Parts: sequence; structure tokens; C-alpha cells
Amino acid sequence: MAHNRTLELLSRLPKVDLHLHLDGSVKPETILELALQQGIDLPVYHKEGLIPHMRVGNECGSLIEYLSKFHFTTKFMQSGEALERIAYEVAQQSAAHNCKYVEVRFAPQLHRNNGLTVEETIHHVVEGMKRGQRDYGVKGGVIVICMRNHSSKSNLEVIEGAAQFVGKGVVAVDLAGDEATYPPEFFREVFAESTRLGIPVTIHAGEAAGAVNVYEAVTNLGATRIGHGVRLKENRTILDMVKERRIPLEMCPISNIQTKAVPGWEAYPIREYLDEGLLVTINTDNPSVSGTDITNEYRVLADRFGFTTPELVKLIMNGVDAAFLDADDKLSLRREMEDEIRCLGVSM
Ligand SMILES: O=c1[nH]cnc2c1ncn2[C@@H]1O[C@H](CO)[C@@H](O)[C@H]1O
Ligand SMILES: [Zn+2]
Repeated sequence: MAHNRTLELLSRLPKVDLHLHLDGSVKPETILELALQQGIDLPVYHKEGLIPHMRVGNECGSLIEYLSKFHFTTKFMQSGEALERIAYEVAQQSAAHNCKYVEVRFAPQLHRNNGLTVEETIHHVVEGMKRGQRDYGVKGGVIVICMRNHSSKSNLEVIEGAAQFVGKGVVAVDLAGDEATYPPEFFREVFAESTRLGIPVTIHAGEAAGAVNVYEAVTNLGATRIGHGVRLKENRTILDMVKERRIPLEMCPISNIQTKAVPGWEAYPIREYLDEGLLVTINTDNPSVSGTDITNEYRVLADRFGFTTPELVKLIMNGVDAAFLDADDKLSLRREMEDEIRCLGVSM
């Protein structure tokens, strides 16, 4: 187990989180309040009782099982007010872990049951994050998600909506959902549109299916970052391509173990990837579904793989390099973080 001093240092180190789903980051306390406000029945009316409905247990066997948890939470996320509140609370939770910069992703089409437009959903998430930045000093960007089980028409609508907010809060578009059933080549037409509009792209790939999906995401969907990429290790040629192109991997250790992207920690390729010189970043994916937070992700890596403080700092700074920020903002985030790291007595 990580030493108390290591844990204390990990929580105080400035960090970033580039892969965090809004609907996987809802506090049970917030669900209780939203249910009352919105007049929606709950299976139980106390926090502990709600957790099993929102969080996967040790027995989670696959990505499909993991994804089933989202149906519960999204029911309460159908109003602008709820979206804004949850985005704001992400900033609050990030600040509690000294997370300086967070990219929050969400799928607009999952929040339209009560009539919101795609643009309205994005507007409210952007507003919540702006308010979070004002109150907690956490900078952020929004990543707008297309879903693998949705039609091209519905996903194209999402891309068009996201385009309205580029430079005004939205930093990229993504593709999420059931990777094994819907391979990336089904979405060439959708992401041709984001490329035409000049919106940066990250794609969930190499999580519930093989490395070839990473190849397709990079070469045909225009991805400049990859969500997870755990199974990239299965193909040397594709791994070399990702390395040469310096494509960052948004790895989410706890989630990757829960979804069985690899059979267990002994097969988790993070040490291998770092030694290869891949641009690995550490993220939470879904704090409320995975029962994790960003400090915990680093703690587990220190415990399981014996990462040293300089190695953990390297992983953190990889996240700054990989952020969807323009060069000036990236440099100022880098400087702010480096100063803070030095103040903690950690040499860079
Ligand atoms: O790790 C993941 N892999 C693939 N899809 C995911 C993952 N985590 C969440 N979602 C999906 O993204 C939607 C929008 O946030 C969630 O509702 C869930 O279906
Ligand atoms: Zn994800």
C-alpha cells in the first residue's frame, strides 16, 4: 500500500483529467436532490442505497455491463439546470483533488428526453463549467460525444451542434459506447464532417476490441488522441505508428480493469507503454461508476507498479502536453503546474 506520505503528496500534486464522462461523475447526494426536484421515484432514499445502482462492483465482467449503469443516472440529467449543476460539481470535485484542468465529455443525445436541443445541452454544460472555473479556479473544456449505437443522422447533428461552440467551450468530439459491436469504420462519414469543420477528434478505441480500431480511428476518423488504447499492445506495427505520431493515450486504469479491457493488473500495459515512450496520460473515466477519483488512480499505479514520484509527475505532465488547449494556454498551465510541483519540494 502507498505510504501515507505518498498518498498525501499525490493528493497535493497538481493534476489534470482529460477523460471524464459527465454522466459518470454524478454524486449520489445530487441524485437524491434531483429526484425530489424532478418528481422522479427512486428505488431507495439514502445515499448508500443508491450507490449500487450507480457503481459497478468487483464482479463487473465487461464494457457492456459497465455501460448499463449509465441508464440510471441519465434519467436525472434531462434539464438544463441539472446538466449545469453536475458540470459545476465536476469542477468542485476536481478542485478537491487539486485537479487544475479537466476535459468533461458528454453525449447530447442522451439528455434530450424532455425536449432540449443538442445546442441547449452543450450550452448548459459549458455554463456549469464556466461557473466552476470562476468559483474553484478549475479550467476546463467540453468534449462532445457521438454514441456508437446512434444513427449517422443523430451523430451528424451532434457534430454540427459541437461546431457552434468551438472556441466557446467545446474542445473536441469523441465516439463512445459499445466498441465490440460498432467498429470505428461505421463512423467515417460522421467524423469526415468534424474534420471538414476543423474540430479536434478523440476516439474510444482499443478498449473492448483490438488494436486495429486504434489504426482506423487515427487514419480514417482523424483522431489525434485515443481513449484508452489498452489493447494497442496487441499489434507492434500500430503501436509504432501511435508512437511516431505522438498520439496521446487517455488511459483510465480502474475503469480498464473493471471493463476487462485486460484480464487483470498483471496484464495492464502502462509500464510497458511508458518505457516505449508512448504519451500515456492518466484519467478517471467515470468517478461515480468506477468508485474512483484522480488521486486514487495515481495511488493505485504507485501501489501496483511501483511508480516513483518523478514517474508520476511525468504522467501528470503528459496530460498537460495532450490537453486540447492552444499553445499559449498550454504553456501557462504547464508553468503554473511546474511552479506548484517545485513548491511541494519535488524536483522536475
Ligand atoms: O469507458 C467507456 N467506454 C465506452 N463508452 C463509455 C465509457 N464510459 C462511458 N461511456 C459511455 O459514454 C456515454 C456518454 O458519457 C455514457 O452514457 C456511456 O454510455
Ligand atoms: Zn470513456
